[in-house]
Amino acid sequence: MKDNNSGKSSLLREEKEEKILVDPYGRKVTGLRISITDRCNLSCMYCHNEGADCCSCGPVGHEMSPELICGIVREAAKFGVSKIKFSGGEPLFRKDFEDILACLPPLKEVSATTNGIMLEKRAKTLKAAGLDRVNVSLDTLNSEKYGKITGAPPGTLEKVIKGIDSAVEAGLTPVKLNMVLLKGINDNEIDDMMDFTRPYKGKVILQLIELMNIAPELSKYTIDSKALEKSLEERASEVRVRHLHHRKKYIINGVEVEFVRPMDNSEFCANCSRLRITADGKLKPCLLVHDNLVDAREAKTPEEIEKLLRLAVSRRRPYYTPIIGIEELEKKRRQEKYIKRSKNKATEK
Ligand SMILES: Nc1nc2c(ncn2[C@@H]2O[C@H](COP(=O)(O)OP(=O)(O)OP(=O)(O)O)[C@@H](O)[C@H]2O)c(=O)[nH]1
Ligand code: SF4
Ligand code: SF4
Repeated sequence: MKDNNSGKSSLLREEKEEKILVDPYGRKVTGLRISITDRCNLSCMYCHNEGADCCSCGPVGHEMSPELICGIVREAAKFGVSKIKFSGGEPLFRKDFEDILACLPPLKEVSATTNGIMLEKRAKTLKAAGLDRVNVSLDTLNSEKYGKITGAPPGTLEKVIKGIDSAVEAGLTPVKLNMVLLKGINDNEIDDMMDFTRPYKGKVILQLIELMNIAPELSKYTIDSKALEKSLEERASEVRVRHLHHRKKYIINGVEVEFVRPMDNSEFCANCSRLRITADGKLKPCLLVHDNLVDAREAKTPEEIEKLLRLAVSRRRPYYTPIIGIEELEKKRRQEKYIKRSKNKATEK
């Protein structure tokens, strides 16, 4: 009787465990970050193309069909994936973005990251089609600097600000303003950005982003993240920690400020819960790793998609890991020696 019961409960546990995607490092995958196009109308100096390893070919208009995108999301949702982030390039280049949104299964949250240029006209239709919120890139409030950072023509910054207002009006909230910090260019504008954010009364969040050092010529723009973190902490009336990447959120004079600090940050990677999908339909286990992608374009059935999702998840590993200290290394060596000796003794017997 007892045996039967314990067998039953372990099966139930197995069933439960099968319903989630967990990588070999115990990190649950609860979100997908899907690039729906590699086209963009800006050329930001820090752009990492969502980790697409296309430096040789450049963005060439790779795009998946709405059917493939929704097929992958539907399958992933069966395994507990509940948050979808659409990105690009610039996702609003897709005229059928609303169709993509409309064919998604029920989810906890659907968001998009956009440069905001085309947002004014689309905010309402995107909301109606099922988009919950947007992140808008806004590194500076100075038109000249905006042009320098993004390569945009004069007048673009004004369009982006109109786009932010329309997103707030349409209820695509909270709108997050993505500010990539660049030493000597915009790192003195954090307070101005907080002042810009405050009147939206919680409907807009300021998201400070550490520059990803993807090219040697960018290293001179890297800010001192630890010093910034310390000063944010000192100024905050409240500090919260998000589950995703263990990102910190600071409440400063009524403004919510989130700090995205991925570089050399093992805690960030240890709490990474998203699998990426590139514009050309490849499942990408990590933003910074380019040789372990899984091609999802050939998948014809839900079973095939499931198999590929499981394969991609099995290839996930944290990019930054804690450095093992000498003492720990010594301990590990001693343990390995002990195990080897015990094994030898056992075979001698
Ligand atoms: N290394 C690394 N950087 C990331 C990751 N996710 C986001 N980032 C960085 O954060 C930037 C902004 O991300 P967004 O596209 O706005 O989305 P998000 O802030 O990650 O997501 P939400 O807070 O849920 O809206 C990206 O361009 C990256 O520079 C990640 O998983 N790994
Ligand atoms: S808007 Fe985004 S995708 Fe376009 S160039 Fe800038 S960072 Fe890259
Ligand atoms: S493992 Fe780290 S670097 Fe890779 S995607 Fe996750 S958070 Fe980014």
